[in-house]
Amino acid sequence: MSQSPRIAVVGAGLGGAAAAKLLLQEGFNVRVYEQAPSFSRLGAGIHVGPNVMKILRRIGIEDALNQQGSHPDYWYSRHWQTGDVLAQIPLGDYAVKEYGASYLTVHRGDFHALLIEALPDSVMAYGKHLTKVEDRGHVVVMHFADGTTEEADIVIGADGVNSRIREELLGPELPKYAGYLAHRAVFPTPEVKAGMLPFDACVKWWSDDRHMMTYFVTGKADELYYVTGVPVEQWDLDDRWLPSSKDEMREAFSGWHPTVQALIDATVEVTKWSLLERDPLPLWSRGRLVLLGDACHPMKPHMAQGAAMAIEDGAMLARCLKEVGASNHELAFALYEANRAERASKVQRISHDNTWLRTNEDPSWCFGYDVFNVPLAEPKVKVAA
Ligand SMILES: Cc1cc2nc3c(=O)[nH]c(=O)nc-3n(C[C@H](O)[C@H](O)[C@H](O)COP(=O)(O)OP(=O)(O)OC[C@H]3O[C@@H](n4cnc5c(N)ncnc54)[C@H](O)[C@@H]3O)c2cc1C
Repeated sequence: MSQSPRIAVVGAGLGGAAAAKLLLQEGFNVRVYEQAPSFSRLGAGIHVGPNVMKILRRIGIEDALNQQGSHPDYWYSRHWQTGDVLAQIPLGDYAVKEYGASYLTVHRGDFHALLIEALPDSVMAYGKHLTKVEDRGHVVVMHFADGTTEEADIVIGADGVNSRIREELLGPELPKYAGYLAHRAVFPTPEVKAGMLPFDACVKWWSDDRHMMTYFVTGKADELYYVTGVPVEQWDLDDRWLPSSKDEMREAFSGWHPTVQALIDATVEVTKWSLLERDPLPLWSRGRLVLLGDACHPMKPHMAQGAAMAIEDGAMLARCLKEVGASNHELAFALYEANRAERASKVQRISHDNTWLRTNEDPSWCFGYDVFNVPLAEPKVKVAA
């Protein structure tokens, strides 16, 4: 391997973009290959916890994201029909005091754009759909759908739930459909009729078999978002998402609280997404290939920590490569996995079990496993050389 190993990051989602930036900050020679020709502001929101905000501080975009996002004081669980509070989780100042950074909700397109802007254009290669990856021992050769090939010394698979690189490591296997779909819609707040939003926006509405989560996705509170969990037995795994409609929403949430009806009425465009998960992988790397984020541990969104785990992975991987040296990549990957696998698997499992956290009236559901106290990406577990 040369003095300056070439690190390829395949996939520029939240995990890949963060990893690329953190690797650049550690002085590595990085190139990012993304299949999309460009990114657009897709209609979805995201929770960002203090664990992620502390990593974004290192990247240099914490303040900008704090400006963009909304900072709810509480996350409420409410009864689907009466609106009664079932549980109330303190966020706002509490999160800052307890965990050293804020908890916010934001448009994921705005969050992603900040991460992409933090990367120099020169490291980005768009329109590069990886079709095949060959670890030849001394080098990795990547093949792209446009007929080109590129070489790298290390390839990081940040290519999401249907990862081509995971397939190369472990063989073909589809993620499991979790039996739920999630409707997602972002729309201007004024569209919700005056008086129909009597509560704070950050609310999870619950019935016995489904839920709807709502929150603002901008600091100005001028855009609202909802995301649902609705049981649907079958899903064609070829489609990750499909268009939905107000009528479908009305049917799924018939008889729900007037606030929920107002949100559905105000919907401009709504999509429905399959919720996918996967059992923990037996290995995260082999040779010169390594995985992070959904490529490795996709999970149900019920701890709002999937992207958080992807970003934590990137931070730890960059630290391990720095500590051990990229030329000693197999040891660096072992150190990375040793420091990440237990935490990521635990969050995966709790995300699965938390599907019906409504029944847990103790607000510590979120904090019981101290997920926001990220070990700041310092490798703690050591691996013998
Ligand atoms: C309904 C829902 C709500 C969620 N809410 C939250 C939340 O509030 N908080 C949270 O932390 N997480 C949340 N998540 C989880 C989060 O969205 C994912 O965990 C996160 O996006 C994973 O990031 P990633 O970078 O690993 O993968 P992705 O975001 O999937 O990015 C993968 C990238 O790789 C590219 N790619 C794929 N294949 C190839 C290829 N062959 N060649 C080149 N490029 C390729 C893709 O185009 C994409 O840009 C939610 C998920 C869902 C479904």
